Amino acid sequence: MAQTFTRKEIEAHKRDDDLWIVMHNKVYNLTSYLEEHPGGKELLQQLGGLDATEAFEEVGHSDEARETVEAFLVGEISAEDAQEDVEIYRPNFEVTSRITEYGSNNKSSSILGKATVLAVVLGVGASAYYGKSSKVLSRTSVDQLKGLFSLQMMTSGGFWNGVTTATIFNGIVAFIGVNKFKEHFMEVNKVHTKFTLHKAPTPEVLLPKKLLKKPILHPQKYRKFPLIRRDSLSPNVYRLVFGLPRSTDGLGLPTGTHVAIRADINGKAASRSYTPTSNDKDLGRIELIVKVYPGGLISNYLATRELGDLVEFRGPKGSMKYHRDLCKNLGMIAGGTGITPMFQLIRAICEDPNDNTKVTLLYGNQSDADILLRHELEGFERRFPKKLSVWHVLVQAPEGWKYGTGFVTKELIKEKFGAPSSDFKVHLCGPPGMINAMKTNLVELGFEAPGVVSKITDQVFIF
Ligand SMILES: Cc1cc2nc3c(=O)[nH]c(=O)nc-3n(C[C@H](O)[C@H](O)[C@H](O)COP(=O)(O)OP(=O)(O)OC[C@H]3O[C@@H](n4cnc5c(N)ncnc54)[C@H](O)[C@@H]3O)c2cc1C
Ligand code: HEM
Repeated sequence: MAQTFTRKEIEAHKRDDDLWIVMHNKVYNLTSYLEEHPGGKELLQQLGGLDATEAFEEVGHSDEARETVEAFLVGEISAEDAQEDVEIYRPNFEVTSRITEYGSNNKSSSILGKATVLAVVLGVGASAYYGKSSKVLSRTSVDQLKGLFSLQMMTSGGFWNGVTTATIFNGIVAFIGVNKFKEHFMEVNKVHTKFTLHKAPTPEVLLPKKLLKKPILHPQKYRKFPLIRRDSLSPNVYRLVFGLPRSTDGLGLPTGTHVAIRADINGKAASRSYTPTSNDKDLGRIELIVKVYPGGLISNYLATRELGDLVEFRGPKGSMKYHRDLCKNLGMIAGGTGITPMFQLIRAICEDPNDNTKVTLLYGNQSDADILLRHELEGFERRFPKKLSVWHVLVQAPEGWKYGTGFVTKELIKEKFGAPSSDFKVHLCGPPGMINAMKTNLVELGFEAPGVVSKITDQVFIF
């Protein structure tokens, strides 16, 4: 029988050399895991002696992380102190079989098979109707069809006349239609098997929403997708496009959420977050803008992938699931690649005619060459001046620079965002040093301090 503890007893274990936490009414001793935790030791330190269930779940840990947890189990919370377990929404997209079938035509054949059966069934159904109502059609056209297929023998009977004629007619239509689709599916497979540098990615097919397949990513399980295109945008920035199994697959990433990418590097697993610049309207692909850091593990791994190499993704991750009523004014502070989650939101806001959120973006970089998605941001600002205003800040500004220089300061935030109010939220994403400085600035200006793990309801949300 597992040892039980009261919450009071757990509270005593909050030192670095003796750190326990509670999750789902179970007690874990994380002392030996502090330095190893991929999310950093600070978060665990802040939760030492406390219940970390919600924080752990908000992060969206992988299945591997959940398995690792069990290695640190020391007991359970006593019955009188046990809490009702936190309800967790975990979408379960069971689509793995499709993903393993890259380059195989089996899937298309099976779809073609199904389509043919469907066409025949529809044909017979329609014919039954037609058989009854053939009188409605002009006698001449029916006769012409009969003549055309030499069906004199078969067509000598009311209902069956119609059934036979229309089945053949529908069969021909279905055959042509199915072969058109066949071309399309073959094209998709071709894209996944034959990788040509800078070749256009998976062809896009816009289908009615109800025909779109379930999202292809899984929130806990990593799934592999091939690199199908790589563009070098500047010496250390790449646009990478990964192909989904079919051109009709949607990523299923709610606006505001991101993916995790994992790789085994020198025998150790590492994972990092990335916010695709593509969204659910861009079917069949995942597009990332990745900045390569000197010595950076995953960014260098990504930049050195060859076309066709498989990379592991999971998602959606993160508690920001944007909706247009989130707030009236959104202040964004981004540093470097921290622009990607902001860009995802900006794009969604600008492309939604019913979203009137006003976004003020403060975007910090070293030099103007480091500004990511500049062209796209300027385009949105020009087309939607009421929705978006961007203020760049550069450490090394070029001659004649019309925006700010140095760092994003408290004074600049005050000038651009104004006083905090209940309909004003702030989103932050950037290097840890910048985030910490911004947290301090915002709190000093009267904004609410962000929690250990950000929630969508927070006034200051950190990606
Ligand atoms: C929500 C979210 C979305 C993001 N979206 C994107 C995106 O779309 N595109 C993108 O490019 N990035 C994005 N990022 C950043 C991304 O997750 C990674 O942090 C980034 O790619 C760097 O990872 P890395 O493994 O290459 O570097 P790391 O190995 O984590 O290193 C980062 C930097 O620290 C330095 N460093 C590493 N170890 C040490 C050490 N021991 N001492 C001193 N310095 C060290 C490295 O040289 C490097 O410069 C996002 C981050 C978040 C949180
Ligand atoms: C025994 C407890 C824990 C284990 C074994 C664990 C394990 C892991 C692992 C393996 C990762 C890498 C990403 C993944 O695979 O999900 C990770 C990331 C992370 N963890 Fe934990 N974790 C634990 C507890 C917590 C708690 C209590 C928090 C509270 C906030 C936390 C916050 C994070 C964060 C913020 C990340 C980085 C998220 C990312 O960008 O992927 N972890 N953790």
